[in-house]
Amino acid sequence: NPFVVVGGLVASGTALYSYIYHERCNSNWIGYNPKGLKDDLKQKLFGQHIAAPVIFQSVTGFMSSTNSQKPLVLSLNGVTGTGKNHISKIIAKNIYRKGMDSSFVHLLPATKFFPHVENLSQYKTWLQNFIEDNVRSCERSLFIFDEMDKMHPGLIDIIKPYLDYHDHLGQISFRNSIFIFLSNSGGQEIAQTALDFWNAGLDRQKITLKDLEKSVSVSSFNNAGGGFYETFLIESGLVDVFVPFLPLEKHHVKQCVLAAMAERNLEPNLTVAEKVAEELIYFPKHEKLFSSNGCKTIEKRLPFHLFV
Ligand SMILES: Nc1ncnc2c1ncn2[C@@H]1O[C@H](COP(=O)(O)OP(=O)(O)OP(=O)(O)O)[C@@H](O)[C@H]1O
Repeated sequence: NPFVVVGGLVASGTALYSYIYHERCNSNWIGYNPKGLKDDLKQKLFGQHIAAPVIFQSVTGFMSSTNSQKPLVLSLNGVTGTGKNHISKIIAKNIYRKGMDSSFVHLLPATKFFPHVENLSQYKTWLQNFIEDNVRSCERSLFIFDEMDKMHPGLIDIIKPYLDYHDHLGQISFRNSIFIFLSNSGGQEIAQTALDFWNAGLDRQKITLKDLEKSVSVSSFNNAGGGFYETFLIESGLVDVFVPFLPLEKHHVKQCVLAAMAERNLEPNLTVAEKVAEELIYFPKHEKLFSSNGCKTIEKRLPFHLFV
């Protein structure tokens, strides 16, 4: 029967298509490309001489280990538009073949996913099931929690057990998963340190991780009226690596504009880059040193300068 033959061919064609293109939790779809990460950090991340090596070392260490005792937990901190989401996407791209489109990568912005405090108990149940179900189906899952400083304490408490040293939690092992927390916590303090260096006539490149770790010390957060995430960050011991993001200066903004042009396959145009950078607002009020929104609004502004 020709229909059976054709039907069979279609069915096996579909199965083959699904076999080839359907993402699975295996080494065909998930791996680690250290060279890719290193190159991307070098070429696509501007003004973050501290974050770049810290991220490279921690991700490489974790991904190379065959015997990790707990998930990798990174806290990316800094003022807005300095590259925290950007770098998370770069990490995803160098681990998952489908990058952010992978079904094993989960981006959860607090205000979008958990907007109403009156729904807290539903959110808690949902989040618990979400994390467990996803790690059950793929141990090498990546969770990116955005706006951690706006996350309800009850939800942070829900995440905590998954970050700790456990053989298994309810038959599921979290030891190969990655949790990245993004927040503006400590951003102002990090910016103040960068400003202090500038005022002292010191090169920004000389700022070290140690200088910035003080930005998220207990006393600094207490003075700034730190929230639940800050306390969790300092006291829980569950965050493996604190990654500070420096505020971006005008010349970094220009680099972002040129990168955005390259992304659109346009010839780099320094005049356009300068115009876009000139338009932005800079802080502090007198020094006007750092871009208030980092490189965040560039994508939207660029078209106004391209087609004039
Ligand atoms: N340091 C950087 N190097 C290169 N590009 C950057 C950098 N910072 C920001 N960008 C560009 O600006 C866009 C917005 O930045 P991103 O979303 O990463 O900021 P963020 O730090 O996550 O901000 P927020 O705290 O508001 O979430 C990025 O998609 C990227 O194109």
